[in-house]
Amino acid sequence: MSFRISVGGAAADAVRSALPKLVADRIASGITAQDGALWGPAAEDEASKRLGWTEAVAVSRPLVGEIVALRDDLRAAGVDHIVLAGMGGSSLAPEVITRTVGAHLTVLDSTDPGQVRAALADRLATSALVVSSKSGSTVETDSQRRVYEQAFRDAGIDPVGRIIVVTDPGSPLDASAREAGYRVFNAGPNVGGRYSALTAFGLVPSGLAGVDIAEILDEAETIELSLAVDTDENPGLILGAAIAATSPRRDKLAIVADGTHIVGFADWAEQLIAESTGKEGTGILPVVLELGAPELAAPPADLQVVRLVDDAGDEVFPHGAPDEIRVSGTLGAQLLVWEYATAVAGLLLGINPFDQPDVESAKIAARGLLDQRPAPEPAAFVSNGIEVRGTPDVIGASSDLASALEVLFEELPADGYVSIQAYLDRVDHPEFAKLRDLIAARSGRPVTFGWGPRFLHSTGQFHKGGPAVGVFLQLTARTDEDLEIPERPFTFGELIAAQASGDASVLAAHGRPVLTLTLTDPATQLASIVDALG
Ligand SMILES: O=P(O)(O)OC[C@H]1O[C@H](O)[C@H](O)[C@@H](O)[C@@H]1O
Repeated sequence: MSFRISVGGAAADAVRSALPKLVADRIASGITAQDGALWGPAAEDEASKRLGWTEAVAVSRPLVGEIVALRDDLRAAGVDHIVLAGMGGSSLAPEVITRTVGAHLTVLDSTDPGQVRAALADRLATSALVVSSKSGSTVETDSQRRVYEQAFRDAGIDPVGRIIVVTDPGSPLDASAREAGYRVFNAGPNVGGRYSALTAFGLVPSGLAGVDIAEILDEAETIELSLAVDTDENPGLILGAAIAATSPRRDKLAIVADGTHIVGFADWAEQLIAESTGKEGTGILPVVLELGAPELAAPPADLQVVRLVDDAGDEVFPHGAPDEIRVSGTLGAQLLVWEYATAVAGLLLGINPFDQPDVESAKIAARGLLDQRPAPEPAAFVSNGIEVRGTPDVIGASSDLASALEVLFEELPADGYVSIQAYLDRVDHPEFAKLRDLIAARSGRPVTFGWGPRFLHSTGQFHKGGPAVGVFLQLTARTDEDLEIPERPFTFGELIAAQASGDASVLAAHGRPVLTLTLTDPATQLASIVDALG
């Protein structure tokens, strides 16, 4: 079986209550027929243009041969390393696909100068860069492309043979890439970024990195029919109801890898669910957890747990099932089932799951800072070399790092969450992720951890558009070694700093508590933060 699901407890009640109407209203066949009216009149225009993912398997088939041929050409030219420049929906699917099969792909979804510099220094002479952007105007991706073009030229390598572009037809990148002579793959504009896993966006980088992409499409194809039919066995309807129809609603969804062969699926699902549902003051907050996370020992009442297991069994409502959702299956099937389930969840929540109205606000704030270059706001205080800033509610009452953290957690409402946002080099400093479990144990509430600016294209929409119950801990770094962005008036260091403070200002404008810790030596200062947590 390519996909299995079992549900117990509140999720089982949710499925029993919501499923009959979803079947009677022919939601599954409606989604498959790309009926944009399903989400109501306000969403109809956008939804009608964003349902192309339901036919992605068939549309993408002809790409397989082209991608394999290009891979062979690149290998023949000595290329043995694929780097992907792309954000959010344009990088998370290739990341999970390549990690799952063990193919090597460097995912450069960062503007951290150290991380970009390290990628450039890694086998440049035998690297090819895939530049993936639907809109063709994402500043991170554009900056990464510029710096690679320059590096190739400086190394005497013609970028034309080493840069491959994936973009929507007619985007600014489509035009400039064709003019530059790059190999361009277009994907259908009727698929939004976060639903693009089975289009050129998921397939080109993965296929070039060596994945058998025909197999991923085969896996998805085996579940297509089950997803399209209006029956009470439809896994997309069951999963959508299980995550969105609990009563009272469990609006936080812990996603835990617990025996699955799929590596990193939760990060992909996080952006799909958070950006699709977190708007108009509602939404489902994905919380990516590892086994052993404090939240799993005694899940809070508003946290629904879904486990990605090896085999979820062949009964949807197994007798005596724990109060959880369990899913198993092939990667291709999982990708398509979760896309359907998210569209169904959007319907149950009464929102448009195809727009991202609050992502733009952080981009505008960052752009404003880069244009105006205001003098940096002085730190409220410095603790062990860590500069501490924050919203007045957090900073006004604190005098040291420990009290600032304490005040931040005191601001947590009973149904709140903590968001840790680490604008750091995630390759060099993966150890910062351990703060998640520590803060979950300390705060007693669900905690999300995101690397900046990557999370801005994932949970960033939820932070601003979802329920206003988050408190935010930003970690930034002061860099000594910056990196120019060719023909841009700002550097990578200035860009990442503007992205962090731009997002902080938007969160503050939404009335959310923000604590920003600027590290001058990340390698040693993590210990000070851990100490301050007590
Ligand atoms: O593919 P791009 O146009 O560069 O967009 C990359 C990402 O940007 C924004 O954050 C969107 O909200 C995401 O859905 C998208 O995946």
